[in-house]
Amino acid sequence: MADTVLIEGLVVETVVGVYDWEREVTQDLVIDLEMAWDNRVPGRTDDVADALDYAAVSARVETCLQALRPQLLEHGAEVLAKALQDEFGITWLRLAIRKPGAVPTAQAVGVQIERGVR
Ligand SMILES: Nc1nc2c(c(=O)[nH]1)N=C([C@H](O)[C@@H](O)CO)CN2
Repeated sequence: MADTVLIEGLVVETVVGVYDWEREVTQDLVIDLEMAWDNRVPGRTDDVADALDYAAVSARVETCLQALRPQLLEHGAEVLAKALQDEFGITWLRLAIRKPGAVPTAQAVGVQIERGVR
């Protein structure tokens, strides 16, 4: 199954980072998600109950990262991927978390993981 549902450029403001000063402020993270889903069913029924609801997933991404307040992007990615797979029944996903401004000479830095079987 090659179908996916996409979320690109989702901005989440949270406490994140390894340095002391970073625990005192919020910073923006930018999330990209590609999630396997059989879109033939909602394509036929036109019913959001059959779809992977990108609005619901986006809301969960925000609550997860705001509650977690990770030090490392790697930890944020791992915990978020597991929560989304468990709660939405997503068999495979590719998740990127970027931290714009963390390295001033780079547009963004970040991590990308893939979890599950397509
Ligand atoms: N691989 C990683 N390297 C670094 C991270 C990270 O989350 N993963 N974080 C930092 C600091 O928090 C940095 O972003 C502050 O500017 C450094 N390296």
